[in-house]
Amino acid sequence: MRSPKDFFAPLAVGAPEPIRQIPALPSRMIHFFDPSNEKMAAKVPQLAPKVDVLLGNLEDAVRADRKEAAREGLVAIAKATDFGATQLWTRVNSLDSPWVLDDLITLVTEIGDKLDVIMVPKVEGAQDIHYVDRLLAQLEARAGLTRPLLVHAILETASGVANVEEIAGASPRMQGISLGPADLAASRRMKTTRVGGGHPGYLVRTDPVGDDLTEGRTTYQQDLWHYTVARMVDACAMHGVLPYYGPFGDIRDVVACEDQFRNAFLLGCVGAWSLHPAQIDIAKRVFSPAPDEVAWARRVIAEMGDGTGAVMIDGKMQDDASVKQCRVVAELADALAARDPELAAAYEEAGR
Ligand SMILES: CC(=O)SCCNC(=O)CCNC(=O)[C@H](O)C(C)(C)COP(=O)(O)OP(=O)(O)OC[C@H]1O[C@@H](n2cnc3c(N)ncnc32)[C@H](O)[C@@H]1OP(=O)(O)O
Ligand SMILES: O=CC(=O)O
Ligand SMILES: [Mg+2]
Repeated sequence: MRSPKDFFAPLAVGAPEPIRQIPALPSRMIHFFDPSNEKMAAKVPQLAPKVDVLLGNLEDAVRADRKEAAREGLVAIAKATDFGATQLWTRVNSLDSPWVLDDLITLVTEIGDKLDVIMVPKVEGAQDIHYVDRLLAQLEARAGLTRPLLVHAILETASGVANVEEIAGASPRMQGISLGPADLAASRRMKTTRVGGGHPGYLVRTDPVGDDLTEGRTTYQQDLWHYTVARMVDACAMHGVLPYYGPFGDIRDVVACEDQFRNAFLLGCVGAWSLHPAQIDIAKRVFSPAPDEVAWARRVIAEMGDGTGAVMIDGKMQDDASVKQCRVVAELADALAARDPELAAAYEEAGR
């Protein structure tokens, strides 16, 4: 085992120096597209300025007989497109699949300078990240890359959840973790058949009134993903990497999608996946703090001076802890406003 002192040393001679801090770039929506699907691929240039992250997906949802076409399609798109400030990510096939080795060799060699993050599915423990870490270092060295590729793990196996803290801290390349509710449900043998979201059968019910067990008892649907998202957020925060909600498969149900995304945002996630163009604006809206919240946060920060002590603002007590929360909101708003002039104007207006 390497010494902890070597954590930030390159894993191959000639590989770029690992980074020490994950950049807090906007990543409100990670927009998935299948590079082997001509219609989707044709939309990439027009989608690029509208999303924070474009992700060329090579794994699930790409048919087995289209895997090579998807890989080649992503190489062609990456070479032909100027993505501006939008990040380009990929999701490679799982580590036990017959495609992943060629995915990694081809993508790092051909478009390693264009790619920002490699999403690794079905991660079970730190050993999976260590494998990818070393291989990427070797490939980066061979390709002469000067900037290290970052790694994003999908939390979608029961053992991945059990090991989420060690996964988050497995490498300086770890950029973030996404919840993968579909595979996770299967791995846990949950009795659902959906891609994320809730289930009407997962509920709590008010107590009976008198002897009647059926009438007048309100039920409340519960969030199947609360425990996992909260655990993932803690693991990520502990290791300085970013947490994300993953896919919401009911594309038509834009209302429940927004609810699921907002729950994740409030619990600490910075973004979610968009599987269809209809989900892009939902993620943008939800993962950008609301202008009135930003105005409030900035006001608390201003009134709290050096950030210590207690003051009353509009009847509410503020102190060292609440000003820290306000800084989280204000810093996120500043980072997003720097990229999004419309949002900057909305924040400015709300502060008047
Ligand atoms: C559990 C997991 O692993 S989730 C992650 C893996 N899954 C994915 O990546 C799914 C990605 N999305 C998709 O495959 C598709 O959006 C589907 C299958 C869900 C729906 O596709 P369609 O039935 O074609 O949707 P729809 O007819 O509404 O599409 C409208 C247009 O948007 C395009 N479009 C749909 N999804 C996308 C996308 N993700 N990116 C770009 N364009 C898209 C369609 O090609 C279509 O184009 P057209 O107007 O030129 O015909
Ligand atoms: O890959 C995502 C999932 O939900 O499974
Ligand atoms: Mg999955």
